[in-house]
Amino acid sequence: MAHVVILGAGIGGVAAAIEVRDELAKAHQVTVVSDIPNFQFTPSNPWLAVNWRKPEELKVPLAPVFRKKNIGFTDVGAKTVHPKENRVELNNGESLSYDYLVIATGPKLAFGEIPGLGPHGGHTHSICTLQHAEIASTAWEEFCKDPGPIVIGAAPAVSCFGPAYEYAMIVSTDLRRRGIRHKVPMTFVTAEPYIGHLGLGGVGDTKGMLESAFRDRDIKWITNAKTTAVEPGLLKCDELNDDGSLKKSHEIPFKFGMMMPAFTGIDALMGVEGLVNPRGFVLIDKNQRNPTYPNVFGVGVCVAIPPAEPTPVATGMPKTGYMIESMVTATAHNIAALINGKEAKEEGTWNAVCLADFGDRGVAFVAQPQIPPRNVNWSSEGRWVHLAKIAYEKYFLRKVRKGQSEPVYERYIMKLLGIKRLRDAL
Ligand SMILES: Cc1cc2nc3c(=O)[nH]c(=O)nc-3n(C[C@H](O)[C@H](O)[C@H](O)COP(=O)(O)OP(=O)(O)OC[C@H]3O[C@@H](n4cnc5c(N)ncnc54)[C@H](O)[C@@H]3O)c2cc1C
Repeated sequence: MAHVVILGAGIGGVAAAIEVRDELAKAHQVTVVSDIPNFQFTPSNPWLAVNWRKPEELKVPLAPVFRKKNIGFTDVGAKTVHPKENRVELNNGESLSYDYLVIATGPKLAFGEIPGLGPHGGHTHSICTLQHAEIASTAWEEFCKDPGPIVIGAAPAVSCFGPAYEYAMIVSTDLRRRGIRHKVPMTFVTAEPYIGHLGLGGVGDTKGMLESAFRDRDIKWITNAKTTAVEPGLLKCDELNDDGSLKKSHEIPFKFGMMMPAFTGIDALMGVEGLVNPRGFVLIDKNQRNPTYPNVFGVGVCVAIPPAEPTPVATGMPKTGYMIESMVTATAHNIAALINGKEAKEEGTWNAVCLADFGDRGVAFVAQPQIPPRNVNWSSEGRWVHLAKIAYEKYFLRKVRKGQSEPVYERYIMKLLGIKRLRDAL
């Protein structure tokens, strides 16, 4: 009998637990270790931060879901991973031994890399976790009573740019609906070399589309921006030239700010030799396995992926839903194969597929593969993206509540995008 332990219960971890369980015979044991009792649907955080959602709508208590599926569950959290001993040390002092470990712990948010960044002791908000978005939502109501300038964007070494764009557009839409958009100068400050780069070298015409969306919404921007410090009501950044030299230093006053931070791996992984890179991201091969410890797999934001291309200010490559889903399916099949005495041959499809919501419309893009030149390089804009994103949220949360292993992107979103691409081509 084998014991598979899944670390983390976010988009990757919950899907991995259910898919691994469905792949294995009953005699094998599956246990999930999280540090919180709920699944939280991160992609809806930008809506929560402007009070278009309530926190309870985006959470699913996991104990009953996993009980029904015969999956063990603890929310005490992992303190350290000991891959040489096939053991996870938990925060309560106990240890869990495993035959196979799937690491799906997402990111640690590296606010500390820039003085004054972030919601804990800093001066900018965050939408990266449900709790941060909840704090931002309270501050948002206060801000709207007495509005002023807004700064939104992405710090150096960020890999997750999509939510910064979404949040800027959603904030603009919300302000318009409240009739106070004219009182709010907005600036988007990003490490990307151009608007729409997204850590991917752009996809199709994301540059043109997102610049045009910013122009339509009167949002100014600064690219190649190295944010250096945030003081109360003031963001400091150096704008670089393409050769990396200083173009201009800016001091941007703001009354409400949200900056995406860089990510690292979580503390429980940091410094574990052979398992992670210097920033704590899990090293994996094409089959999602760690080369030093081949019974350890990594899925989701916690895995190490090189940047798409060098940029004047460091940027990372995003890891989004479709890619995570395909990493999970490959991992589940490979673990089942190994347990059944076969080879682990399955590979994830590292493609970027994204629905970026603007609150009323949105931009969708498909990059296959992630690094250019690509076989598919497609982007499209319209109201249908906003509706597709709502459907994705409802469908994903329902899938988690029911403990289903159905891959949402593979079954639905890729088909929807396929139809749209065909229509665009006609
Ligand atoms: C605001 C935002 C919006 C996004 N929107 C989209 C989108 O619309 N579409 C898209 O495709 N992608 C989106 N992404 C990117 C990506 O899909 C998400 O970040 C996704 O949540 C990543 O899934 P994950 O499982 O890798 O990590 P997470 O969902 O972050 O899950 C990690 C889990 O590990 C747990 N954990 C952490 N430390 C420990 C520990 N020590 N012990 C045990 N458990 C631990 C955490 O509590 C968490 O539950 C978005 C990202 C952000 C930040």
